[in-house]
Amino acid sequence: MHSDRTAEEKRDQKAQMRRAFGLLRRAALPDRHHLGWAVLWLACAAGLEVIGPLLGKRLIDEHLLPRALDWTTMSLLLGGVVLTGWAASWLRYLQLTRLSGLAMRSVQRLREQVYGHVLRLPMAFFDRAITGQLVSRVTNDTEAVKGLYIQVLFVILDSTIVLVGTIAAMAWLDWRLMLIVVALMPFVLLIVWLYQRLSAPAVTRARQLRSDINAQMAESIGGMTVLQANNAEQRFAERFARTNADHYTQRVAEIRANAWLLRPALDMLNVVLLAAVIWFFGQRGGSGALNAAEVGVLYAFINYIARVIEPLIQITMQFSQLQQSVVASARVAGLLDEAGAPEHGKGAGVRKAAANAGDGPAIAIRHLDFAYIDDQRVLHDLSLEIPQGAFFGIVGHTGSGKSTLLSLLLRYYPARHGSILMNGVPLDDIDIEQFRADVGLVPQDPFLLAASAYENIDMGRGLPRARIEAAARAAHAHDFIAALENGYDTLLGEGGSRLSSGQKQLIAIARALAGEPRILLLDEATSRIDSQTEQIVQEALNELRGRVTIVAIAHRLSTIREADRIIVLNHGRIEEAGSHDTLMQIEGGLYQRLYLLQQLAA
Ligand SMILES: Nc1ncnc2c1ncn2[C@@H]1O[C@H](COP(=O)(O)OP(=O)(O)OP(=O)(O)O)[C@@H](O)[C@H]1O
Repeated sequence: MHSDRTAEEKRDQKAQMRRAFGLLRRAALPDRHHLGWAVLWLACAAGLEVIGPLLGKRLIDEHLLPRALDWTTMSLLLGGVVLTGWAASWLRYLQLTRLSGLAMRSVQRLREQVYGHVLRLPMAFFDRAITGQLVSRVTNDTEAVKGLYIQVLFVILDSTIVLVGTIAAMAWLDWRLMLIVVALMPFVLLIVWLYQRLSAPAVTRARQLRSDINAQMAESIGGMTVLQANNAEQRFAERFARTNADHYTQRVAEIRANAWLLRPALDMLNVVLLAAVIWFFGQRGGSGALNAAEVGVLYAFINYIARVIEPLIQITMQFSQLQQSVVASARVAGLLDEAGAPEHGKGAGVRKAAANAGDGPAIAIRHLDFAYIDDQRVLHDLSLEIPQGAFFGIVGHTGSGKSTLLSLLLRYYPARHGSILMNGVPLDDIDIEQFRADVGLVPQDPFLLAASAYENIDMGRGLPRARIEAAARAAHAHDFIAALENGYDTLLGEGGSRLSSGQKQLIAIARALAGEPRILLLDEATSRIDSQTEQIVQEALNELRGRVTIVAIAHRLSTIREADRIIVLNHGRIEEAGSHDTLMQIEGGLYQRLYLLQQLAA
C-alpha cells in the first residue's frame, strides 16, 4: 500500500518534471539560439577559470622557484592569470544578462499565453476555479518558471561546468590529491542538506505567513466598510501585527540556521580541506622541505578548493527551490492544458454564419435540457419562440433556472439536449464575434472597471464618442455622467465606487446598448435599484421596443409588467406564459401569487 503510494508519487513527480521542462522548452523556443550561445560561453568562462591557476602554477614552478627569471614569459604568464580571471567574469556577466533577458522574455510570453488562454476558457471552468489561485497562476507561477531558468541554467549548469572542469584539472595535476578533495566533498552536501532540513520548517512557515499578510491586507481593504462600521480597526491591526511578528520570528530562525550552522561548518570544511592537502604534501616531502616542483601544484590546489566548494553549495541549495519551481510550472502547464471553449476552437472559423443570415424568430428554443452536474437537471424540455423585436420577461422562484437559461442563450454553456436558434441559425453555427456583437447583456452585477465612464461604456471596443453618448442617453445615464467633474472622462473608482448602485446599472445598460445589439438580455438589472431608477430603466426598455428583441429576467415584476409575454419558470419547466393581464387571470397561478406577494410586501 505504502510502496504503491510512493511509486505513484514518483510517477507524479516525473510527470510534473516533464510538464515543467516541456513548458520551459516551449517558452524559450523563439530564443533558442541565445540559449545555445549562452551555454557555450558559460563553458568557456568555466574553462578560463580553470586555466588561471594552471598558469599560476607554471609561473611558480618554472620561473619563481628555479629563479629562472625570464621576464617576458613571466609577464605573459602573470598577464594570463589576470586576463583569464577577468575574461571569465566578463563572459559570465555577459551570459547572465543574456540569459536573464531570455528568462524574462519567456515569462512575458508565457504570461500572455496563460492570460489569453484563461480568457478563452469555457464558463464551466470558472464555476470550479478559485479566483485567487487563478490570479496566482498568471502572476506568481509564471514567475516561478523564471526560477527554473535561473536555477537550472545559471546556477546548476554553471556550477556543474565549473565543478567538472576543476576536478579534471586537479586530476591532471595530481590525481591522489584530487581524490582527497573529492573524498571530502560529500561533507559539503551533508552540511547543506542538514541546513535545509533545519531551516525548511521556518522557510515554509515564513512563506505561508507572507501569503497570510497579503490575504489579510486584501480582505481588510475589500471589507473596509464593514470593518469600520463594526469598529474593528484595532482588532484587525492587532491580528496583522501578530502575523507580522510571527513572520519576523521565522525569518530570524532561518537566518540563524544560516549563521550558526551553514557558514561556520562550510568554512570549517574549507580549512579541513586545506589542512588535508597541506598535510598530504608534508607527508610526501618526508622530513625535509617540500619538493620544490610541487609548490605550484599546492598553489593551484589551494585555488581550486574554493572553486569546488562554492558550486557544490550552490547546486545543493538550488534543489529545494527547483522543486518549488517545477511544481509551479507544472500548475501553469496544467492550466494551459485545460480545453478552451469550443467556439474558440479551430473549427469556429469554418462555420462562419452570421446571426442575421437566416430567417425566423429572433430566438427559438427547442426541447432544451440542461444540467451543470450530471443527473441534476436544471432545465427540462424547454421550448419557446421569441419573435423579432419582442419584449419577453422571465420570472420564477429563486433557483427555477432563469439565469441558467440566459447563460445558455449567451453560449456560456453548451446545451445538453435540444437546440437554440437565432434567426433560424443554431447558436453553435454562428461566428462567435458576430454573435457577441449581436447580443448585448446587462448582468445582475454591473461589473465596472476602475476606469473612466467612457471606458466603462466602451469596454475596449474603440467605439466613437458620439455612439457612447447616444447609448448613455438611451440608457438615461447621460445626465449624471455629464454632471461629473470631468464628464465622460471622470474616473469611476474601483468597481465604480463613485457611483450609486442605480447609476452603475444604468452604465451597464449604456454599455450593452453602445454595441447596438439586435438582442438585449437583462439579468435582474433592476434588483438593486430604487423604484425611481427602475422607472428610468422601464422607459429605456420601452424606447427600444420593436427595434431590439429584449429578454429580461426580473425579480421585480413591475419591470416586466409591460412585456409582450412573460414566461414563468418553475423548477426548470415553463409553468405559465402570457401577458401580465392574461397571467393575472389564472386564479391561484404562480405568476398571480408572486405578483400579489410582491404587492403585499410593497
Ligand atoms: N454554476 C453552477 N454550477 C452548478 N449548479 C448551478 C450553477 N449555477 C446554478 N446552479 C444551480 O442551478 C439551479 C438554477 O439556478 P439559476 O441561477 O439558474 O436560478 P435562478 O432562477 O436564476 O435563481 P435566482 O433568482 O436566485 O437568480 C439552482 O439549483 C442552482 O443551484
